[in-house]
Amino acid sequence: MSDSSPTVPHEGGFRPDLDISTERGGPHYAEFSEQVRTLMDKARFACPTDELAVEAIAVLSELNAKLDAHLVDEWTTPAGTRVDLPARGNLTLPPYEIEEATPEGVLATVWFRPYHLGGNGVTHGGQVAVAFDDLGGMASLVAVNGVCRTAYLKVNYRSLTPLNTRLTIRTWVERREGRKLFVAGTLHDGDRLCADIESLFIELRPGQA
Ligand SMILES: CCCCCCCCCCCCCCCC(=O)SCCNC(=O)CCNC(=O)[C@H](O)C(C)(C)COP(=O)(O)OP(=O)(O)OC[C@H]1O[C@@H](n2cnc3c(N)ncnc32)[C@H](O)[C@@H]1OP(=O)(O)O
Repeated sequence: MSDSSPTVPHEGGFRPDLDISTERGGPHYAEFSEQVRTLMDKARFACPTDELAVEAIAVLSELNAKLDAHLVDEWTTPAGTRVDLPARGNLTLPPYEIEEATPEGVLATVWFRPYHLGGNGVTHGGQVAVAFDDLGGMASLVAVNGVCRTAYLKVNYRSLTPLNTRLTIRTWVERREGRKLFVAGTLHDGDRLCADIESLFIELRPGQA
């Protein structure tokens, strides 16, 4: 569906429950996601001949037309709800695997792929921020058992973040003042600190978008 009208009842901008799944999209959805991520890696680095570009346009147009017949709304799509897949199957996020998610904080392994290139062989800073935003949001959500939105997110880039390397990312609620959750986080390559954050997440009121 191209509009945002929900087919599943929800409150405000979020689901009333998380509606997580390991089956939505079918048994090959993981491989489908992986192939799409691989396509993005190739697209980032390929310099196709014009002949190959024309061939790729034909193949991709045909595939996009087939997928058009199977679009669902954001409340129903597997992307973002498949907790068995990296980053819950959400292709717009850097892939990560959760090691631990408790009210004390989130510990995950994240890796940035070739398509997350910033420049000179390392990760784009915006991609690092995306990882922190999602996992800071998750730390807030688990701490208050409710959805929160980012009010601000300051990233301190302490050293270069490599691509294609399994990195350790931690996020936790450092302090809470009513609906305000001050969330800290770190990203490490082994012992080396790549980045850390200072952020504020606001717990949404019931029905708030
Ligand atoms: C294992 C488990 C599996 C789980 C599996 C699912 C996991 C699933 C995880 C998903 C994780 C996704 C995480 C993505 C998170 C986004 O990316 S959200 C998108 C980015 N954020 C936005 O678009 C937010 C846009 N802004 C807004 O909507 C509104 O400004 C906000 C942030 C909701 C706040 O509005 P409000 O609720 O009306 O609150 P308001 O009264 O303005 O402010 C409340 C307090 O915060 C303060 N405040 C608000 N903004 C600021 C600011 N920028 N600076 C300083 N103070 C501020 C106010 O001054 C006020 O303070 P007090 O006066 O109470 O002391």
